[in-house]
Amino acid sequence: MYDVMPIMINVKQKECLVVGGGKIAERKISSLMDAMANIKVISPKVTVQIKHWHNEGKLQIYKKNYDVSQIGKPFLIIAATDQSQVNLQVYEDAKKRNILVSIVDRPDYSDFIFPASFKRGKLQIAVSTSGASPIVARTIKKDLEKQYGDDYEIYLDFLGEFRSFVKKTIHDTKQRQALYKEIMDLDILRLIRIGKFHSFQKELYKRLKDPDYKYNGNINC
Ligand SMILES: C[C@@]1(CC(=O)O)c2cc3[nH]c(cc4nc(cc5[nH]c(cc(n2)[C@H]1CCC(=O)O)[C@@](C)(CC(=O)O)[C@@H]5CCC(=O)O)C(CC(=O)O)=C4CCC(=O)O)c(CCC(=O)O)c3CC(=O)O
Ligand SMILES: NC(=O)C1=CN([C@@H]2O[C@H](COP(=O)(O)OP(=O)(O)OC[C@H]3O[C@@H](n4cnc5c(N)ncnc54)[C@H](O)[C@@H]3O)[C@@H](O)[C@H]2O)C=CC1
Repeated sequence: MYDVMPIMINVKQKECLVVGGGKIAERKISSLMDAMANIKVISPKVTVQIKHWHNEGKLQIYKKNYDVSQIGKPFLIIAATDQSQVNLQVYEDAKKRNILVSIVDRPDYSDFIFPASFKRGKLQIAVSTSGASPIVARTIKKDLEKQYGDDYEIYLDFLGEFRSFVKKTIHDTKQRQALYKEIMDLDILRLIRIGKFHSFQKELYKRLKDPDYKYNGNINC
Protein backbone atom coordinates (compact mmCIF):
# COMPACT_ATOMS: atom_id res chain seq x y z
CA MET A 1 0.00 0.00 0.00
CA TYR A 2 2.67 2.45 1.05
CA ASP A 3 6.17 2.28 -0.35
CA VAL A 4 8.15 1.79 2.82
CA MET A 5 11.33 -0.07 3.71
CA PRO A 6 12.38 -1.56 7.05
CA ILE A 7 15.14 0.09 9.09
CA MET A 8 16.00 -0.15 12.80
CA ILE A 9 16.07 3.34 14.22
CA ASN A 10 18.07 4.52 17.25
CA VAL A 11 15.97 6.84 19.42
CA LYS A 12 17.88 6.31 22.67
CA GLN A 13 17.89 9.55 24.70
CA LYS A 14 16.63 11.49 21.69
CA GLU A 15 13.62 13.71 22.14
CA CYS A 16 10.49 12.22 20.59
CA LEU A 17 7.31 14.27 20.62
CA VAL A 18 3.90 12.59 20.78
CA VAL A 19 0.89 14.80 20.13
CA GLY A 20 -2.22 13.23 21.67
CA GLY A 21 -2.55 11.03 24.73
CA GLY A 22 -5.20 8.41 23.89
CA LYS A 23 -5.05 4.65 23.31
CA ILE A 24 -3.09 4.89 20.09
CA ALA A 25 -0.60 7.41 21.48
CA GLU A 26 -0.13 5.04 24.43
CA ARG A 27 0.78 2.15 22.08
CA LYS A 28 3.33 4.27 20.19
CA ILE A 29 4.76 5.63 23.47
CA SER A 30 5.22 2.09 24.73
CA SER A 31 7.39 1.29 21.68
CA LEU A 32 9.38 4.50 22.11
CA MET A 33 9.90 3.72 25.78
CA ASP A 34 11.21 0.21 25.00
CA ALA A 35 13.80 1.91 22.81
CA MET A 36 14.70 4.36 25.64
CA ALA A 37 13.59 7.53 23.88
CA ASN A 38 13.24 10.81 25.72
CA ILE A 39 9.47 11.27 25.39
CA LYS A 40 7.43 14.47 25.49
CA VAL A 41 3.63 14.29 25.24
CA ILE A 42 1.37 17.21 24.36
CA SER A 43 -2.28 16.50 25.08
CA PRO A 44 -5.05 17.97 27.23
CA LYS A 45 -6.04 14.44 28.30
CA VAL A 46 -3.96 11.30 28.70
CA THR A 47 -4.75 7.66 29.47
CA VAL A 48 -4.27 6.24 32.97
CA GLN A 49 -1.19 4.36 31.75
CA ILE A 50 0.44 7.49 30.30
CA LYS A 51 -0.27 9.34 33.55
CA HIS A 52 1.30 6.43 35.43
CA TRP A 53 4.45 6.57 33.26
CA HIS A 54 4.59 10.30 33.93
CA ASN A 55 4.37 9.71 37.69
CA GLU A 56 7.24 7.25 37.37
CA GLY A 57 9.31 9.97 35.68
CA LYS A 58 9.41 8.12 32.36
CA LEU A 59 8.06 10.97 30.23
CA GLN A 60 7.04 14.62 30.28
CA ILE A 61 3.46 15.75 29.73
CA TYR A 62 2.30 19.18 28.55
CA LYS A 63 -1.39 19.26 29.38
CA LYS A 64 -2.65 21.48 26.58
CA ASN A 65 -3.88 21.51 23.03
CA TYR A 66 -1.12 21.28 20.46
CA ASP A 67 0.37 24.56 19.35
CA VAL A 68 3.37 24.99 17.07
CA SER A 69 5.15 27.09 19.69
CA GLN A 70 5.59 23.88 21.76
CA ILE A 71 7.16 21.87 18.96
CA GLY A 72 10.83 22.49 19.85
CA LYS A 73 13.44 20.50 17.92
CA PRO A 74 12.57 16.83 18.45
CA PHE A 75 14.21 13.99 16.55
CA LEU A 76 10.78 12.77 15.47
CA ILE A 77 7.09 13.47 15.99
CA ILE A 78 4.06 11.20 16.19
CA ALA A 79 0.70 12.87 15.68
CA ALA A 80 -1.88 10.67 17.41
CA THR A 81 -4.85 12.89 18.24
CA ASP A 82 -8.40 12.00 17.22
CA GLN A 83 -8.62 15.36 15.40
CA SER A 84 -7.51 14.90 11.81
CA GLN A 85 -7.06 18.67 11.35
CA VAL A 86 -4.71 18.83 14.32
CA ASN A 87 -2.75 15.84 13.01
CA LEU A 88 -2.41 17.52 9.62
CA GLN A 89 -1.23 20.73 11.28
CA VAL A 90 1.45 18.75 13.12
CA TYR A 91 2.45 17.24 9.79
CA GLU A 92 2.85 20.66 8.17
CA ASP A 93 4.77 22.09 11.11
CA ALA A 94 7.11 19.07 11.15
CA LYS A 95 7.74 19.22 7.39
CA LYS A 96 8.63 22.93 7.54
CA ARG A 97 11.27 22.02 10.13
CA ASN A 98 12.52 18.86 8.40
CA ILE A 99 11.49 16.68 11.35
CA LEU A 100 10.54 13.03 10.77
CA VAL A 101 6.82 12.60 11.34
CA SER A 102 4.26 9.80 11.58
CA ILE A 103 0.55 10.59 11.46
CA VAL A 104 -1.61 7.78 12.85
CA ASP A 105 -4.59 8.50 10.63
CA ARG A 106 -2.61 9.49 7.51
CA PRO A 107 -0.04 6.82 6.70
CA ASP A 108 0.13 8.31 3.20
CA TYR A 109 1.76 11.43 4.71
CA SER A 110 3.93 9.61 7.22
CA ASP A 111 7.73 9.36 7.01
CA PHE A 112 7.51 6.10 8.94
CA ILE A 113 4.92 3.64 10.22
CA PHE A 114 5.04 1.15 13.09
CA PRO A 115 5.27 -2.57 12.38
CA ALA A 116 3.90 -5.22 14.74
CA SER A 117 6.99 -6.36 16.61
CA PHE A 118 8.37 -8.37 19.50
CA LYS A 119 11.72 -9.01 21.16
CA ARG A 120 13.64 -12.01 22.39
CA GLY A 121 16.61 -10.26 23.92
CA LYS A 122 18.62 -8.86 21.04
CA LEU A 123 16.42 -10.55 18.45
CA GLN A 124 13.66 -8.28 17.23
CA ILE A 125 11.09 -9.44 14.72
CA ALA A 126 8.95 -6.84 13.03
CA VAL A 127 6.11 -7.48 10.61
CA SER A 128 4.56 -4.96 8.28
CA THR A 129 1.80 -5.16 5.71
CA SER A 130 2.83 -1.70 4.45
CA GLY A 131 -0.36 -0.39 6.04
CA ALA A 132 -2.72 -2.76 4.19
CA SER A 133 -3.90 -4.60 7.32
CA PRO A 134 -2.42 -3.99 10.78
CA ILE A 135 -4.42 -6.96 12.09
CA VAL A 136 -2.69 -9.31 9.67
CA ALA A 137 0.65 -7.88 10.83
CA ARG A 138 -0.38 -8.63 14.41
CA THR A 139 -1.58 -12.17 13.56
CA ILE A 140 1.69 -13.03 11.82
CA LYS A 141 3.61 -11.56 14.78
CA LYS A 142 1.64 -13.80 17.16
CA ASP A 143 2.49 -16.88 15.06
CA LEU A 144 6.17 -15.94 15.07
CA GLU A 145 6.11 -15.35 18.85
CA LYS A 146 5.27 -19.05 19.22
CA GLN A 147 8.08 -20.11 16.90
CA TYR A 148 10.83 -17.95 18.41
CA GLY A 149 11.07 -18.63 22.15
CA ASP A 150 13.22 -17.30 24.99
CA ASP A 151 16.13 -19.56 24.01
CA TYR A 152 16.88 -17.05 21.24
CA GLU A 153 17.82 -14.48 23.89
CA ILE A 154 20.61 -16.72 25.21
CA TYR A 155 21.58 -17.71 21.66
CA LEU A 156 22.01 -14.13 20.43
CA ASP A 157 23.74 -12.96 23.61
CA PHE A 158 26.25 -15.73 23.01
CA LEU A 159 26.69 -14.99 19.29
CA GLY A 160 27.01 -11.23 19.93
CA GLU A 161 29.74 -11.75 22.54
CA PHE A 162 31.43 -14.45 20.52
CA ARG A 163 31.65 -12.25 17.40
CA SER A 164 33.16 -9.36 19.40
CA PHE A 165 35.69 -11.70 20.96
CA VAL A 166 36.63 -13.25 17.61
CA LYS A 167 36.90 -9.83 15.92
CA LYS A 168 39.47 -8.82 18.52
CA THR A 169 41.48 -12.03 18.59
CA ILE A 170 41.44 -13.49 15.07
CA HIS A 171 42.73 -11.00 12.54
CA ASP A 172 42.32 -13.01 9.36
CA THR A 173 38.87 -12.39 7.82
CA LYS A 174 38.68 -15.82 6.15
CA GLN A 175 39.50 -17.58 9.43
CA ARG A 176 36.87 -15.53 11.24
CA GLN A 177 34.23 -16.46 8.69
CA ALA A 178 35.21 -20.13 8.86
CA LEU A 179 34.87 -20.00 12.63
CA TYR A 180 31.43 -18.36 12.48
CA LYS A 181 30.32 -20.99 10.00
CA GLU A 182 31.57 -23.75 12.23
CA ILE A 183 29.76 -22.27 15.22
CA MET A 184 26.52 -22.09 13.23
CA ASP A 185 26.91 -25.76 12.24
CA LEU A 186 27.17 -26.75 15.92
CA ASP A 187 23.45 -26.06 16.42
CA ILE A 188 23.83 -24.10 19.65
CA LEU A 189 20.09 -23.66 19.95
CA ARG A 190 19.84 -27.39 20.45
CA LEU A 191 22.57 -27.27 23.11
CA ILE A 192 20.58 -24.55 24.92
CA ARG A 193 17.41 -26.62 24.71
CA ILE A 194 19.03 -29.79 26.08
CA GLY A 195 20.88 -27.94 28.88
CA LYS A 196 24.38 -28.47 27.49
CA PHE A 197 25.09 -24.89 26.45
CA HIS A 198 26.95 -23.60 29.53
CA SER A 199 29.53 -26.39 29.58
CA PHE A 200 30.03 -25.96 25.83
CA GLN A 201 30.53 -22.19 26.21
CA LYS A 202 33.04 -22.66 29.03
CA GLU A 203 35.06 -25.19 27.03
CA LEU A 204 34.97 -23.02 23.89
CA TYR A 205 36.34 -19.91 25.63
CA LYS A 206 38.92 -21.96 27.54
CA ARG A 207 40.23 -23.12 24.18
CA LEU A 208 40.09 -19.77 22.41
CA LYS A 209 41.72 -17.91 25.31
CA ASP A 210 44.63 -20.32 25.55
CA PRO A 211 47.69 -18.26 24.46
CA ASP A 212 48.98 -21.24 22.44
CA TYR A 213 45.67 -21.72 20.63
CA LYS A 214 45.68 -21.38 16.84
CA TYR A 215 42.48 -21.84 14.89
CA ASN A 216 43.09 -24.39 12.15
CA GLY A 217 39.59 -24.68 10.75
CA ASN A 218 38.22 -26.89 13.49
CA ILE A 219 37.37 -25.78 17.03
CA ASN A 220 36.82 -29.35 18.20
CA CYS A 221 34.31 -28.61 20.95
C1 LIG B 1 -0.12 2.41 8.73
C2 LIG B 1 -0.06 2.25 10.26
C3 LIG B 1 0.55 3.52 10.78
C4 LIG B 1 1.03 3.45 12.21
O1 LIG B 1 0.20 3.49 13.10
O2 LIG B 1 2.25 3.38 12.39
C5 LIG B 1 -1.40 1.99 10.86
C6 LIG B 1 -2.51 2.70 10.52
C7 LIG B 1 -3.83 2.49 10.93
N1 LIG B 1 -4.22 1.51 11.81
C8 LIG B 1 -5.55 1.50 11.92
C9 LIG B 1 -6.31 0.60 12.68
C10 LIG B 1 -5.83 -0.40 13.51
N2 LIG B 1 -4.51 -0.58 13.89
C11 LIG B 1 -4.42 -1.63 14.75
C12 LIG B 1 -3.23 -2.12 15.36
C13 LIG B 1 -1.93 -1.79 15.04
N3 LIG B 1 -1.57 -0.89 14.08
C14 LIG B 1 -0.24 -0.92 13.88
C15 LIG B 1 0.44 -0.24 12.89
C16 LIG B 1 -0.08 0.55 11.88
N4 LIG B 1 -1.34 1.05 11.83
C17 LIG B 1 0.73 1.00 10.71
C18 LIG B 1 0.76 -0.08 9.62
C19 LIG B 1 1.29 -1.42 10.08
C20 LIG B 1 1.50 -2.35 8.94
O3 LIG B 1 2.59 -2.29 8.40
O4 LIG B 1 0.63 -3.10 8.54
C21 LIG B 1 0.42 -1.92 14.78
C22 LIG B 1 0.89 -3.10 13.90
C23 LIG B 1 1.66 -1.41 15.50
C24 LIG B 1 1.45 -0.22 16.42
O5 LIG B 1 0.42 0.45 16.43
O6 LIG B 1 2.41 0.06 17.14
C25 LIG B 1 -0.73 -2.32 15.76
C26 LIG B 1 -0.79 -3.79 16.16
C27 LIG B 1 0.26 -4.00 17.24
C28 LIG B 1 0.36 -5.38 17.76
O7 LIG B 1 -0.60 -5.99 18.23
O8 LIG B 1 1.50 -5.84 17.79
C29 LIG B 1 -5.72 -2.15 14.95
C30 LIG B 1 -6.04 -3.34 15.81
C31 LIG B 1 -6.27 -2.95 17.23
O9 LIG B 1 -6.02 -1.82 17.64
O10 LIG B 1 -6.75 -3.84 17.95
C32 LIG B 1 -6.62 -1.39 14.19
C33 LIG B 1 -8.14 -1.55 14.03
C34 LIG B 1 -8.43 -2.57 12.95
C35 LIG B 1 -8.16 -2.10 11.55
O11 LIG B 1 -8.52 -0.99 11.18
O12 LIG B 1 -7.57 -2.90 10.76
C36 LIG B 1 -6.08 2.56 11.11
C37 LIG B 1 -7.53 2.81 10.84
C38 LIG B 1 -8.22 3.76 11.78
C39 LIG B 1 -9.65 3.99 11.31
O13 LIG B 1 -10.24 3.15 10.63
O14 LIG B 1 -10.09 5.07 11.64
C40 LIG B 1 -4.97 3.20 10.54
C41 LIG B 1 -4.99 4.40 9.62
C42 LIG B 1 -5.13 3.96 8.18
O15 LIG B 1 -5.04 2.78 7.86
O16 LIG B 1 -5.33 4.86 7.36
N1 LIG C 1 -2.35 3.96 13.55
C1 LIG C 1 -3.05 3.18 14.30
O1 LIG C 1 -2.58 2.13 14.74
C2 LIG C 1 -4.46 3.53 14.58
C3 LIG C 1 -4.89 4.84 14.38
N2 LIG C 1 -6.14 5.21 14.70
C4 LIG C 1 -6.39 6.67 14.59
O2 LIG C 1 -5.85 7.25 15.79
C5 LIG C 1 -6.69 8.30 16.27
C6 LIG C 1 -6.57 8.40 17.78
O3 LIG C 1 -7.18 7.27 18.34
P1 LIG C 1 -7.29 7.03 19.92
O4 LIG C 1 -5.97 7.16 20.56
O5 LIG C 1 -8.04 5.76 20.09
O6 LIG C 1 -8.21 8.27 20.35
P2 LIG C 1 -8.56 8.78 21.81
O7 LIG C 1 -9.88 9.45 21.73
O8 LIG C 1 -8.32 7.69 22.81
O9 LIG C 1 -7.43 9.90 22.09
C7 LIG C 1 -7.36 11.09 21.43
C8 LIG C 1 -6.33 11.92 22.16
O10 LIG C 1 -6.07 13.11 21.40
C9 LIG C 1 -5.94 14.17 22.32
N3 LIG C 1 -6.21 15.45 21.62
C10 LIG C 1 -7.35 15.88 21.06
N4 LIG C 1 -7.18 17.13 20.54
C11 LIG C 1 -5.90 17.48 20.78
C12 LIG C 1 -5.12 18.63 20.48
N5 LIG C 1 -5.64 19.68 19.85
N6 LIG C 1 -3.83 18.66 20.88
C13 LIG C 1 -3.28 17.58 21.52
N7 LIG C 1 -3.98 16.47 21.82
C14 LIG C 1 -5.27 16.41 21.46
C15 LIG C 1 -6.97 13.89 23.39
O11 LIG C 1 -6.67 14.61 24.57
C16 LIG C 1 -6.77 12.39 23.54
O12 LIG C 1 -5.73 12.14 24.47
C17 LIG C 1 -8.08 7.89 15.78
O13 LIG C 1 -8.83 9.02 15.49
C18 LIG C 1 -7.83 7.08 14.50
O14 LIG C 1 -7.94 7.91 13.39
C19 LIG C 1 -7.03 4.34 15.23
C20 LIG C 1 -6.69 3.01 15.41
C21 LIG C 1 -5.37 2.53 15.11
